[in-house]
Amino acid sequence: MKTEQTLSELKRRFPNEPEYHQAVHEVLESIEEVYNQHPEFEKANLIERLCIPERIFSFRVTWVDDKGKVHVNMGYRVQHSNAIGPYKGGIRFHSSVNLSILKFLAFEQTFKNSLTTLPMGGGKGGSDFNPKGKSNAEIMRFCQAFVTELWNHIGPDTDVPAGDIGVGGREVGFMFGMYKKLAREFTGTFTGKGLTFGGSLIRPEATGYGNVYFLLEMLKTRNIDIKGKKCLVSGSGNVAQYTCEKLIELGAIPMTLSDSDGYIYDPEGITLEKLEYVKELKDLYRGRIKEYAEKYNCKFVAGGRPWNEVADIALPSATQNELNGDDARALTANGVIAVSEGANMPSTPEAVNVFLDAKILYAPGKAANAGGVSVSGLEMSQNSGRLSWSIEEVDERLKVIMSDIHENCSKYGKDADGFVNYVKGANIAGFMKVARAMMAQGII
Ligand SMILES: NC(=O)C1=CN([C@@H]2O[C@H](COP(=O)(O)OP(=O)(O)OC[C@H]3O[C@@H](n4cnc5c(N)ncnc54)[C@H](OP(=O)(O)O)[C@@H]3O)[C@@H](O)[C@H]2O)C=CC1
Ligand SMILES: O=C(O)CCC(=O)C(=O)O
Repeated sequence: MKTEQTLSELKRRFPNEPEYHQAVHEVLESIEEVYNQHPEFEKANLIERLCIPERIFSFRVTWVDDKGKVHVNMGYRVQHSNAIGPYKGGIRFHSSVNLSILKFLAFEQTFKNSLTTLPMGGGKGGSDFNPKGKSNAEIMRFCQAFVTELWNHIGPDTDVPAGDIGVGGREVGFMFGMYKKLAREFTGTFTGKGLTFGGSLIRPEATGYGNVYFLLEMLKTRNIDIKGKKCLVSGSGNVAQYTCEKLIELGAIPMTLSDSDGYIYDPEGITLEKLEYVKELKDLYRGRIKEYAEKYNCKFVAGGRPWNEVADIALPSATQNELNGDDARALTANGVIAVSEGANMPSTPEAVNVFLDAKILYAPGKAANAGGVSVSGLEMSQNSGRLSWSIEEVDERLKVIMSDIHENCSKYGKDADGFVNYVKGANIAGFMKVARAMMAQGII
């Protein structure tokens, strides 16, 4: 397998899908050498079978707004790979959603889920529906219309969706409700459900907490204490909020949050009390992060991203390609010691190279943000066993999983000089498990 040749063939067959090409490129570059040590992989054309999703559903979603106007959106589910378990991955509602974005996310999810140590394949879905400014009733009708199209293709042992950007507990509840009615069964077909109907404790917290647990493992390798470290966090949704919560609990100081309008910089640090305000602002009132700056009298940079601020640690937690080469150079020039990704593919390839060249601690999303889907996996186990585990039990399992992922990435990513390239490590470790499963299951 030659990366450039494989990629150019994929680009020819699937043009105009830049995010998908970007994600595939990174993985192929990492695994090329290991892949080529296994002629049986090439004989089975593993690479093409792994890069191209097994199945993609696309459908029209028709719904009616509060004024009676009829709207049409596109809906998708990309079932990328079920080599190691049922397809598993979130649903995204955002106006930018298209097949390129969902194919990149489903591809990444396959390797991420492989890293979790749990038996889950990779998938992702979503819609170009824009939830901003919609009433609760409109969100419910949209979710119901979306699931009416999708329900027949998902199930507890087939494909288990969850949340992602624009999809949280409220939306999962509405989708699960409709699924249950259509399928006439009560099973763990969605994760991220409410606690009263099969949801797992710690699932809302898991991606943010898990990212900080991974960061702690990285810091440990250089004997660095997280206490007192200044942190830049982007986003202000689920992942950003619980990343801040865990940082504060451990004595670190988150200074920034953002949304698509800009970022706030709080020189005194975001406290637990201020974070409660953010949760209410974002999850209840669906407000803008700018309002934080007005309330706490601090800086708001319209249209900006926080990467030019001086800090020790950066945790990008908003969206893909939100941190470019210039941002990465600004961070390293300002002395950043670690970057741990809560979002999926938030750093551009140029930014990733800057971090690797600077030999800082850099964790790619597929490793660092795997805590969310891991606790989803634990929710699936609890659902199928009709069980409910305590906070302590789930949190402990999450810590063990993040530590195992760190160990596995280190094993496959350690360079001759001792530097751990977590990108290489995550990609090779994730790939090898899926590859072995595919080889064992024949040509399908
Ligand atoms: N939820 C989970 O469990 C997991 C999520 N992730 C990833 O983490 C990231 C954040 O997801 P999550 O917190 O769940 O989503 P939320 O919808 O809860 O929050 C998303 C946040 O990112 C901001 N954002 C979204 N798109 C853009 C954009 N184009 N430019 C700037 N800001 C943007 C949003 O601002 P605004 O309100 O203005 O849109 C919001 O603050 C995503 O990359 C997701 O794929 C990864 C693993 C698991
Ligand atoms: O919990 C899940 O199944 C999905 C999480 C997710 O979408 C992700 O890891 O990016």
